[in-house]
Amino acid sequence: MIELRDIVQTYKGSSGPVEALRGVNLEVKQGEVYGIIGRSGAGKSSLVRVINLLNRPTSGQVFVGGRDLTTLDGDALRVARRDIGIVFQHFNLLSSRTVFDNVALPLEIAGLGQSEIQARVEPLLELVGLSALRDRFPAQISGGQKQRVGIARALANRPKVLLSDEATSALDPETTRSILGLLKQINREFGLTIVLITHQMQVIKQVADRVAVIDAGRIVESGPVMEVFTRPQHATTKSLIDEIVPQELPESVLARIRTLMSAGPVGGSQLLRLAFAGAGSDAPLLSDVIRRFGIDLSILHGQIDEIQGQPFGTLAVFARGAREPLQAAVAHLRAAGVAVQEVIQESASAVPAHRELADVR
Ligand SMILES: Nc1ncnc2c1ncn2[C@@H]1O[C@H](COP(=O)(O)OP(=O)(O)OP(=O)(O)O)[C@@H](O)[C@H]1O
Repeated sequence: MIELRDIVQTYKGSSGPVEALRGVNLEVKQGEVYGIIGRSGAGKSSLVRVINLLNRPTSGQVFVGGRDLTTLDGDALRVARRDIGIVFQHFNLLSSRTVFDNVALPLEIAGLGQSEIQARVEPLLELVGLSALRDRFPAQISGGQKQRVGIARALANRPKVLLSDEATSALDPETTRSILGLLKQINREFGLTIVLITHQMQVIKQVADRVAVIDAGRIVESGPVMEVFTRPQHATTKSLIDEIVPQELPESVLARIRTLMSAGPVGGSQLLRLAFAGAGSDAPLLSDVIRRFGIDLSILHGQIDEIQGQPFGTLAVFARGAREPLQAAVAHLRAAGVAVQEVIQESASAVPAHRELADVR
């Protein structure tokens, strides 16, 4: 549905050219929710503005629905842009217009008659849950309600693609959840392709099917959300995931490892970091390996979260037993789809420093 080919965006900065996008290639499929995440200054806004050609890229091509937008200008570009709705962080509502009239605005611009506008706007207000507030002005509604107006307005021209540029960044966590729930509902009900730009992994976690991580103007990692969350490769991805599933072991846990180690070696002992993903994490895997291989497992630390209804999480486990059954247990866990990282502990003094443990994946 969307394809970006070799997009370069260079701005004229006060102290020389600024390369905001350095050769971005991206493909968003019809009907998916595609998240683009990055830190401040990574190039997210530049990227989203390129998709609807609010910014013309310095070089590269932008295909939306099979058409290269960079070949269009004037009226042809304006008409093509109607296929691309956009929702902004600060809502961008007109304060002098009511909720109804804000949603109606793009339809007025497109030249629709009053009765047609009425017929389009009312179901949209119903969809976003604002029918009762149709005559209020932006100053008389909450931030979450303003964003609902923004979403209804973005859908008014029945776009094929919806871009969300940090749409929830100005909202509290609960309102964020409800707005993301609404976007997901729209995606499911209408099969609308959604591209979400965000700096929050929570947003990606809750609604995206696939994710691309942007860093210094380049896509450094991309893939299905579950895959990227469980096997992040790039340092930026790791640190962004760290915000929702902390990777560091607390000092109290490290102290417990030292105590366990000082009890003296019984065969082999290992600190394992297990990353679970998907339906398999419901299975009684740990009790199964304990029974099957006759080893001891102590859960030291863990966090199980959920990505789109699927369990996802990590456990730090201290494993003790004879060396061979331990290795067999690790192999068994891996065969069951658990990503296992091992840190072999020879003695208490070998307990790695805090940060090193955090990097174990
Ligand atoms: N009009 C401009 N002129 C010059 N430099 C710009 C311009 N717009 C953006 N930049 C620079 O391009 C780089 C990418 O900016 P961009 O706004 O795309 O990043 P971002 O990821 O959206 O950041 P944020 O989350 O802080 O909005 C930054 O270094 C920024 O300073």
